Amino acid sequence: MINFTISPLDLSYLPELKNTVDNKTKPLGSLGQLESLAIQLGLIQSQPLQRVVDKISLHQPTILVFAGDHGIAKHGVSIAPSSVTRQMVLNFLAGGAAINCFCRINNITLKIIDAGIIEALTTDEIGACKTFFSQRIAAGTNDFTKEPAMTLTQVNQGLAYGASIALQEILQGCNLLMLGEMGIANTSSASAIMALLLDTPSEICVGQGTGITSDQLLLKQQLVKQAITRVTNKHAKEHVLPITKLSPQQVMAEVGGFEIVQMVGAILASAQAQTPVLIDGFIVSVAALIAVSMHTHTKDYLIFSHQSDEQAHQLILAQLDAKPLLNLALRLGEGTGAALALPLLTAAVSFYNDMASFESAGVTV
Ligand SMILES: Cc1cc2ncn([C@H]3O[C@H](COP(=O)(O)O)[C@@H](O)[C@H]3O)c2cc1C
Ligand SMILES: O=C(O)c1cccnc1
Repeated sequence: MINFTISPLDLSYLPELKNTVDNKTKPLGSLGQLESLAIQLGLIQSQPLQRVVDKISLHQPTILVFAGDHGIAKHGVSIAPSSVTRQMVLNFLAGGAAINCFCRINNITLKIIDAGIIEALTTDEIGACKTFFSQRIAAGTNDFTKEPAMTLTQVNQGLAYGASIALQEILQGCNLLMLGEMGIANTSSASAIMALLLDTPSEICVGQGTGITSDQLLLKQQLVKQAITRVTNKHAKEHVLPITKLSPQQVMAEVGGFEIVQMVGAILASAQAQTPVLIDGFIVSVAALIAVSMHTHTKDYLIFSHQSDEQAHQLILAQLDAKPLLNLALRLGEGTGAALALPLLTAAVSFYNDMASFESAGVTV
């Protein structure tokens, strides 16, 4: 089993960072959320130096898109069948998806990981592609309305896989990790995880995903509820009083997805390496919620790019006390919200590094 050690940020650098920001030639607080963003990045980058950084840096921002398939998809809870997961992976490799466009305009490195789609790519399809990684756990998860989505061994394997690729990127010089996902029906899995972790009624956690019909939404709600009942009944039987809460690992095994588990591993490994992680929409935020419930200080290293149109995302963000940077009614995933938010991080870094202070510019107010 993989263990993570995540240190809380040493807050003793905060006054100096705040002072630097406050002394820039602008009214106090006038750069709003960009100021807290600069301070968070500065605080993270000050940790290994044990002094406040002179300049904040952003090196090789990289999006890892984890792909996986879901047994629950066969019930028709998405606008698309599972085969679309694989088709979209090929689209990513060909450069034709939304995430490819947003990575190109923002100079983001994009890497695609097969965490467990139903049918592996062939060697011909992969060709000479250096940005595709096979970290398959299995050919899609089980239907979690009937049985656990995966075993605890698979959960641990997924955490290790996700951690390993994140660490690899960090060792190669990336100091901002960004996460995205692709997996038909993964909003069902994310909603079920959320319901179990937050002990919230499943109707509140289930939303429209890719834009399903009202009949499909009803079915999705029933199926997620059925899964929650299955899991809570099983757990109650296994634990005669007092009923202990399921561990995050058990929740992942019961209703998770291979791409979600690997994202949790990637988040935890980045936090352990004191590297910030830019979180995308609903599904990646659920992975963040799991990571934080495993290791609470993980939260210090997370930046939330946007609030998705998926209704339950708001609740997750509130639970994590997160203030998303954008609210564009996106509901795509793939890491698109994270890619779109990167220029705001660049802006925060540039004002922190390059803006004159009142003293240096001779401005007196
Ligand atoms: C063509 C297409 C491209 C996508 N890119 C991301 N998603 C998004 O939709 C899926 C989750 O929504 P649901 O739970 O309703 O299936 C995930 O694959 C997510 O990344 C897509 C979905 C489709 C159909
Ligand atoms: O917010 C997201 O990440 C999302 C919402 C709907 C479908 N896919 C992704």
